[in-house]
Amino acid sequence: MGLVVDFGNYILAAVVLAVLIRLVSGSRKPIKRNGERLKNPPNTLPLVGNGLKFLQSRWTLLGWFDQCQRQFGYETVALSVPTLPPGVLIHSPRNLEFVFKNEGLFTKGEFVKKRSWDLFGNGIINADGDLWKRQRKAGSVFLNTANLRVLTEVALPQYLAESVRDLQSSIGKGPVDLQHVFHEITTKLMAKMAYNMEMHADDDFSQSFDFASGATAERFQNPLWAITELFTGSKFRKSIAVVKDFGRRIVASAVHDRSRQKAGVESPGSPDDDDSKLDQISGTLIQSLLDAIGNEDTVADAALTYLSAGRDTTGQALTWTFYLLLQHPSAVSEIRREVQQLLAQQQPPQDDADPEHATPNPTLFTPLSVPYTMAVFHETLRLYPPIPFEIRQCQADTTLPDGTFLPRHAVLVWCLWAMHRSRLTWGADADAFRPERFLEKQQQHGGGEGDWGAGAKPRFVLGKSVSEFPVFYGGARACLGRKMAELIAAQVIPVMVWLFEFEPAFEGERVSKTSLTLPMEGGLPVRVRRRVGDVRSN
Ligand code: HEM
Repeated sequence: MGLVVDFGNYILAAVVLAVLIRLVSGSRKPIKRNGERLKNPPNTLPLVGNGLKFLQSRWTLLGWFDQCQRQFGYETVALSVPTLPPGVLIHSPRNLEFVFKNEGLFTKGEFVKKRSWDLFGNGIINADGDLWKRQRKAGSVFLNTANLRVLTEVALPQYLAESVRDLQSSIGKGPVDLQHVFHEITTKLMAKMAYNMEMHADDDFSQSFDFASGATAERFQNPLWAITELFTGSKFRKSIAVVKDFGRRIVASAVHDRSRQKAGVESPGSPDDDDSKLDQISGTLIQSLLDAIGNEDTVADAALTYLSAGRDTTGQALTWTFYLLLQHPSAVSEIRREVQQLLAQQQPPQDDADPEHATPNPTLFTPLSVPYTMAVFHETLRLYPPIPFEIRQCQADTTLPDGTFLPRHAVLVWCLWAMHRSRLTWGADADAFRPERFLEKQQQHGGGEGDWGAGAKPRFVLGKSVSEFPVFYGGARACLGRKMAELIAAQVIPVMVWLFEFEPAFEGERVSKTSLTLPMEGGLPVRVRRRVGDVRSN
């Protein structure tokens, strides 16, 4: 809630100013569908529209969006905030599919760019046209199959093993923040592979980025942010300075690496050993960005944007996964059963090893080999989407498939948090954690046991279109890192669940703090125990 609460002193002034602006600017034409005015969402007020609602904490706002989808189903409703262009809130997958197919018509526009400019500048999230294309191409080079193999065979096992060692040494001591553990893994991975740098989750940069992301997200909730930041923005400005400085350091380090390579300074070691394999691909992203974009400031923006896209989303998705696993012990048992079956197939038990406690080889776990784990991960992404809202702005007059006419500059919002809870799309149990919705039975001879019954092995199936389950976005700008995120989840979840028992060291519900993504406020404090007992009985 952070700054949103601090804004309290300014709310009254903001409302008065908003009313004045509304009076001075006169009434705008309402958005219509087939000639009829759109309905207003709950709590819409005269003059200020939904402006006050948007000043509330992000968690309250997510609940309100959910209430809207419950009340209106797939119907498009009006959103109005003084001083802003007219807006709509869409719920229907058909409308969203239209948006994904018409990328040029629905861009981030001035509305988004103005607010996220300080943090992302010309980074891929803000870029359009040729600059976007070049950054996307550089990202595709970074995320190619060979690099992803080094990710799963070398880098991730190494960083995962370091975190496992840290967790083992925390046993019997105080609580550990699992959110920090997962951010440490994704931070090290992205820093090394993308930029050939060492970074950690609690670096100054990471903390400043976290703060700046929260303050940037607040700009989307507070229509008078440009004024309120004159009074409350000093920490934000300092954070941005730290972030930008770090961006310049990433570029300087890449330029240095490049000149060393030109001078023929090779890293020692055989090209086949793990460290060399990792060194060879390290920095692929930043080097491709340098090749693709001449301007070093833009390269720095691009680098910081990729870092946020890859590191925060995946670390947070893992955190919410373990939050849900803490509440669903049967899912934990099912993951362990899946691991046990794989270990039984792949590793002949060694006499001197205790198979229940040996660290399994993480490379055994791939999205294909652990369908139940993938179902848990996607069920978490459904209930806790790392990017919970999307906003686009119309670049020309257009009509949505449901007949809603949108004038140029209209703002279009969809809330993944709410759409992922729609009973129309997901059925009556849309609110429940039920990974099985992503599994289908697959007959095979001599399959495993568990809830799937003898002879049947589950297969992970998404079963929904990207516009029904837009967690990774859709169309030409769909997430580039989906595969990377799934590969990380496929290793991290089984290894952690196999080795440890986690107990909550908190009470009540965990919520998200305001951010461009979905960080857990206060982290996920847990007590860690070494796992004991026979997996078949727990
Ligand atoms: C669970 C993890 C992830 C989720 C839920 C996720 C989700 C998304 C979403 C919703 C977008 C669209 C954002 C927007 O433009 O408003 C996006 C874009 C993007 N994601 Fe991911 N992402 C994840 C992991 C990753 C990873 C690991 C990377 C790797 C670097 C990555 C790279 C990108 C990039 C580069 C874009 C911009 C694509 C473009 O504009 O062309 N993401 N992601």
